[in-house]
Amino acid sequence: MGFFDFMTEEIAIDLGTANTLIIHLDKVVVDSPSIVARDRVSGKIIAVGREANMMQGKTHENIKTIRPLKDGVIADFDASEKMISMFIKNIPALKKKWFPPALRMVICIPSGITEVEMRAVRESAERVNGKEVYLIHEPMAAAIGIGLDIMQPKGNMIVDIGGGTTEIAVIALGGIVCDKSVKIAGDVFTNDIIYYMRTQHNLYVGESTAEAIKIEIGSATEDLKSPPDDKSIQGRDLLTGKPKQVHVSYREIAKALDKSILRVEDAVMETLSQTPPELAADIYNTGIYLAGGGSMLRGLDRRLSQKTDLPVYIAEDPLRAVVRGTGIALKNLERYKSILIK
Ligand SMILES: Nc1ncnc2c1ncn2[C@@H]1O[C@H](COP(=O)(O)OP(=O)(O)OP(=O)(O)O)[C@@H](O)[C@H]1O
Repeated sequence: MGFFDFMTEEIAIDLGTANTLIIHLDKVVVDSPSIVARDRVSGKIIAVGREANMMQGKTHENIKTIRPLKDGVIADFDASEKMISMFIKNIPALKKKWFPPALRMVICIPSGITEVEMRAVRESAERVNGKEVYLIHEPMAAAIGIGLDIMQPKGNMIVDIGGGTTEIAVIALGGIVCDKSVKIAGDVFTNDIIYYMRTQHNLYVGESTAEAIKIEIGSATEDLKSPPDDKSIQGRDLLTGKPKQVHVSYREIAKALDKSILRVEDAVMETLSQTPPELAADIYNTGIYLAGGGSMLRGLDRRLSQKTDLPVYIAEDPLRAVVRGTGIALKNLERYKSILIK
């Protein structure tokens, strides 16, 4: 180990549409919504992450909250760079340093991003002192994080249901054999709930409320084995303009989400039908692995299992599977050299 190695810090980043996570020294040190709040007048970023998230839907005309990544792509380069840089600067162990340390980084990127976006991510990383920057595709990182041995000549299917995209991939011998990315994931589920409340209950609810409904009583099926209690929801009555409250059951939310879940199912079926027979035989034995926050929707695993006639497993701590895998790749650069994009 040379002197410069001693000075280098290593971090793994999962740059997600909904959440950004960072691992440093084997610990998750950042786990924050991918949101920034910007002052419209000065153009300055005034908050990122959790703090900016709390402002969402409650801003006045001088403050705007932005989600720099949308639909699994980078919608605002400048804001996403500032967000990454602020997250890194706030890592406690790095904050204490006299000067910003050189960074060796592995960054996980959605598999749908273009060459130009990839270059932008890399350049952003270099500007925050990234001296050695590797990129890794999301399904690979998810598979490693789930604990699959992706270098084996054996097929595995991963379905990562994030905020902006659902990424379905069949991986074997350290490569993605076939994949599909659809823009139906957690954000769409949330919007389905907003639409449902508006059309069925004349109730106008914001994004944060709709997301809370999804997490507390959301379901992919109308017959759950252990159903959650009904939830009371406050919002604005569309007709009278007054604040009001309604009670909603998980069955209603299942109805609201049904169309979108069907599209996820279809994408899984389509990917299965494109899988080479030898790998399909492997998947028949191993089943399908789910990761990403959206995989926690009640009954989704069972529904996918019924549709595909395959066993479906949800990753342990699905919101962190990707960053965990990115962290493992960072610690084993040599082993994962062939799948990292330099
Ligand atoms: N318990 C839950 N039930 C249903 N959905 C959930 C739950 N917890 C989180 N989510 C949803 O998961 C999504 C975020 O997942 P995740 O952090 O894996 O996405 P991401 O990696 O940021 O997005 P992408 O993969 O599209 O870049 C959000 O839409 C969130 O509402």
